Amino acid sequence: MAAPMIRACCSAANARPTLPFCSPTPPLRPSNLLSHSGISVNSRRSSVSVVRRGVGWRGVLRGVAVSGLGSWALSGVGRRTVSMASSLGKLKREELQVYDDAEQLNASLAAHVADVAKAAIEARGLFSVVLSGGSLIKSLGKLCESPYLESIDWARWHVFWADERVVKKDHPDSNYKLAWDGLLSKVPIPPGQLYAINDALSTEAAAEDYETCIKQLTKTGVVGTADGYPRFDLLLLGMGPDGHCCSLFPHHPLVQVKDKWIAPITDSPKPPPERITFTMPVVQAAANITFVANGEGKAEMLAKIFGEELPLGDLPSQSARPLNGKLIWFVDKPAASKL
Ligand SMILES: O=C1O[C@H](COP(=O)(O)O)[C@@H](O)[C@H](O)[C@H]1O
Repeated sequence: MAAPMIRACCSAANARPTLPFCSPTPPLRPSNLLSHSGISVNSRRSSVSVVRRGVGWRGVLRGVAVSGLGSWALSGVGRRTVSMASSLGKLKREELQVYDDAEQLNASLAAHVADVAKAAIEARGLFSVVLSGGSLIKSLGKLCESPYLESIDWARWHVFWADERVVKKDHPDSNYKLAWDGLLSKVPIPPGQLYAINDALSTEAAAEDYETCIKQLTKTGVVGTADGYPRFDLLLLGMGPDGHCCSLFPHHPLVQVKDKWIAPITDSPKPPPERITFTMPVVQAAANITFVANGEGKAEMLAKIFGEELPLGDLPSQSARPLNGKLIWFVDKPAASKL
């Protein structure tokens, strides 16, 4: 389905915009979508068996990765987080799940996302989830299939973007379009709960506008807060072969920014150059961060990320972890081949 037309979004100049912000007009829905009936997610059994089929680093996570999820998924809600840690220590191998192939990885990822969503909805009545662009969206494809299509409480999802290219929403480079085509057009999330950027603005203004939008949503409780930053229930991140995540690139000064939630970037090393991105403290304030990395092209970088801790800024994907929450890396065997 084509991306829907977008109505005008709030702008930073309009200090008190009406909710919802930055969201598309109601798109046409596929007629075969099952309406959600409030059935609780029943993914625990399937997710555990899927994890068992995965390689699981040193077997640590086999069969246990998902079972305790409800208790930790929102473990830090309302608690203090530090604004940006200077030293985080080495990433732990138990934060890594290795799967034989994409099929198994995607199955386990869908179960994981469904469980985090369920825990968030039980705790807060809604689920704030943040998407990235790139290969991640394809990996989330099983969420549009049975049993998740029917069992997930999609009406309670609120969807954001960790980074976005400043292009029109129907442009092939748009992360919104990628997510719409691959996931969002196939599930019944209310259109007013998809918080896309205002693509009519300049890069600078779009970043400000998105920050204003999120600030307003922290006031209404759609997004939590922690120590002056928004605290999303789940960030779903990809990693570029250069180690970037969101649009935070290695050695770029933007990685050090602390006084903004959303930052503009006009010289992205990866095209297109004009983007907006979550800043690192916002990433680190999340309750859950789930990375997905597939393929041999990510192998060298993954080995670095799970190697010695590097200074903040050298490898954003290494620093992108919750200071008070849960990190999991879902990777396939080729990506893990140099670990
Ligand atoms: O440019 C971007 O790239 C990263 C990584 O993409 P991948 O295709 O290598 O997985 C993505 O996470 C980010 O959102 C996107 O803007």
